[in-house]
Amino acid sequence: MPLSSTDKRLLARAVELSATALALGNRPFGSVLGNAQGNILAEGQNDECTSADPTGHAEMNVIRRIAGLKPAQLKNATIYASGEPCAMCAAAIFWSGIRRVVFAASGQYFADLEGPSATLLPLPCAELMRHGSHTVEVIGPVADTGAETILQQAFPNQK
Ligand SMILES: Nc1nc2[nH]cnc2c(=O)[nH]1
Repeated sequence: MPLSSTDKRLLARAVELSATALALGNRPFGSVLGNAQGNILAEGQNDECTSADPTGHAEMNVIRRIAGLKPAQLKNATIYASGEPCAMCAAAIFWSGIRRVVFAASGQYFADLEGPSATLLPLPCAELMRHGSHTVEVIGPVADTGAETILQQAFPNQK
């Protein structure tokens, strides 16, 4: 299914947050949880470096902020991510009850940018979700969001 204008706007916000994360000295990832009406329910950005919490990925930080939302709200929500959710974040998305993921840059793209020093657990988000007992729709990589440009700024010597 093609992306709606709401999808494009909320994905753009996730990419904007990835730039903020980078500017604050963190890894360049941002994420937004939105409902079908296009309202933002939660936002998060990577804070791995400044918090010294290795689980401080953008999507994890969004999920940490969903307390209080009802299961039906989560079921009908979409999580937008500037980069493909890693295996940790994909599992957290699955367990949260969120049923739709839209991401910009692929995990392969930023693994290639980081080069041999990258810490990798290369399990594509869609593949992980295929093992679940309920369906989570995964859409991405989405082109032309600007996410790759921000990732390149974090690894300027690699490409
Ligand atoms: N999608 C995503 N991938 C990451 N890899 C390292 N940190 C992150 C993050 O915050 N989000």
